[in-house]
Amino acid sequence: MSYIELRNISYKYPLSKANVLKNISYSFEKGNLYGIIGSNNSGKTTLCNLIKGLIPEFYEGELYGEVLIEGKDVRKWDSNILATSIGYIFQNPFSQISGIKETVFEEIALGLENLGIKEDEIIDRVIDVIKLLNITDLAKKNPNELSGGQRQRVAFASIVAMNNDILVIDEPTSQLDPQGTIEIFDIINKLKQQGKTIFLVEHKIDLIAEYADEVLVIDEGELKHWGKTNEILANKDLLNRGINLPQVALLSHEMENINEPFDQFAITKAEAKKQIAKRWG
Ligand SMILES: Nc1ncnc2c1ncn2[C@@H]1O[C@H](COP(=O)(O)OP(=O)(O)OP(=O)(O)O)[C@@H](O)[C@H]1O
Repeated sequence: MSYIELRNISYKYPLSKANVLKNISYSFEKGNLYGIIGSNNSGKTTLCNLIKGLIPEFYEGELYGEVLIEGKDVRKWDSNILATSIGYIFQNPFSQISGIKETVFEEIALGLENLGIKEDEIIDRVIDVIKLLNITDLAKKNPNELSGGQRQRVAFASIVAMNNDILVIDEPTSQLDPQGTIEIFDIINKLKQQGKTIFLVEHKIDLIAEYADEVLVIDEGELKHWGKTNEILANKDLLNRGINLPQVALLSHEMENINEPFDQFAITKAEAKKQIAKRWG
């Protein structure tokens, strides 16, 4: 049995004219990181809403097919259990901060308070998360006075504190500079190492190449390519769908064009370095 399974999913928002997701089926294994890519408006966020259970619960509309978690339809899961199993980090960190707490520490504790966890345990968990995410310097600050990048890290901390098994992360770096982006991917990597199952929407394709185990390519609501990251991100068809290939994959194709292909097609810097060292010592 798959950990999470989409079976023949089609979905239309209440106000949309046509289906936004079209006949999508896929099986997801526990502990993997799935990169979800596609051009704008292709349906990536809608797919996240579906996995999170916000569809049909929150958005309503017409849903066909099934979303199964551990073999059970999400519509049959208790919504409280679902909420504690799946964490959702939104595209916009500003919509993730409650605005009602005076310090970052209290903000991170908020979700745990809502779960009715004892105060001592809350304090321990918040301290652990603050250390893990390296944000001790932010703990006493007012969340409303943080920069976009700082808010994004606090949004992550709030979700990490909840210790959800499944994380849906929608374009976490859209507001961040290169350093902030590295910091967020460092956190995502830590979560991956903890065995979380992660769904990640991200336009920065070099990062998907680096971190994803498998990739799903969505185009106009259809699942067009899927599978192992190094196979999918080597495919030049993605360029016709408005998706860039990783820089290293483009280099690997160039090497083929000049009849000097790498022994093994590379999509990450580490793989390219290995191939280059092998050839030129
Ligand atoms: N609440 C809604 N009601 C009606 N239509 C919606 C709603 N949310 C999204 N849509 C439509 O569904 C389609 C897919 O949107 P979605 O946000 O899932 O795409 P996306 O791939 O995440 O886009 P982006 O990369 O720009 O964030 C779009 O045509 C969008 O206009």
